[in-house]
Amino acid sequence: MIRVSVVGAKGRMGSHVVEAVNGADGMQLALALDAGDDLTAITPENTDVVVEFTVPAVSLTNVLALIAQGVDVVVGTTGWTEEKLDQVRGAIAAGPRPESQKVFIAPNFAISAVLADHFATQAARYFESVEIIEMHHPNKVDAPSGTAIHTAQGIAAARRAAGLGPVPDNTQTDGGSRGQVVDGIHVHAVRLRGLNAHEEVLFGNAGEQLVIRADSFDRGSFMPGVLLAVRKVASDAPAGLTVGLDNFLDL
Ligand SMILES: NC(=O)c1ccc[n+]([C@@H]2O[C@H](COP(=O)([O-])OP(=O)(O)OC[C@H]3O[C@@H](n4cnc5c(N)ncnc54)[C@H](O)[C@@H]3O)[C@@H](O)[C@H]2O)c1
Ligand SMILES: O=C(O)C1=N[C@H](C(=O)O)CCC1
Repeated sequence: MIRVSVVGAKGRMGSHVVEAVNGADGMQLALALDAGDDLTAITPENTDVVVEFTVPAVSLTNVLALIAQGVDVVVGTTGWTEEKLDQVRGAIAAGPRPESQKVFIAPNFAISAVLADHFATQAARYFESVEIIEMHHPNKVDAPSGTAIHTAQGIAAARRAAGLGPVPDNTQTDGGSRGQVVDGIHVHAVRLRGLNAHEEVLFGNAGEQLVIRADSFDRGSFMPGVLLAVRKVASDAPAGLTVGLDNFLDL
């Protein structure tokens, strides 16, 4: 039985995780904590894996505390930068279980989004132009989405490896309409009532276009990925920091 504690348990995602863990074979809910609760209640004696879905402003602090407490963590919260990831690596090395500690972070747990990201990285070297449009519910606090940042970084790395230069763009005036540039890729964020989580990657060459699109219509779409990550972290996931559900999908 994998004992799972949830941090951010009252949130939109955390409450779905509590429900998913309660309904999952081979898992039992240990602690369900939210803002104001004492994180030190989570220990290796009561928890095998913690699932953390909070807010970008607090997630790093929570993860560092959980590493210091010696428990493995699956993180869905966004807002990760290379600097923050380095702090996690450093905390694992300095923590109580440097050889066996596992921290897994996924920008997106939906299979459609993970595959779209993977296909976009594969397509990237064949196209001169590329832009990303991410579309989410208006309660989302961060823009652009963690998924779009991850997709942009993957595309940018693939373009660099293929020796492609910057995307063509002769914009002379821009009041913000061209979006945020992430690693050389323009990312546009839409916030619209009725939406949940959606991403389009637009690739262009002279006379042709490829659109790769993923839609999460419901937060239930993230739960199979969360449960897969919990099972992998509780079994054969590598020690250390792993980023991205693609690592567990045999792609
Ligand atoms: N990886 C994915 O597949 C995926 C999917 C959806 C959302 N997200 C991300 O997950 C995060 C949470 O999204 P949400 O829609 O559930 O947000 P939310 O605002 O509904 O929930 C956040 C919860 O965290 C709690 N919280 C805040 N500070 C805390 C603290 N210090 N300790 C414990 N709990 C604390 C809040 O009280 C709230 O209940 C966001 O970063 C979002 O982008 C990721
Ligand atoms: O609803 C959110 O917030 C989501 N956040 C993640 C992101 O920023 O990429 C994943 C999709 C849903």
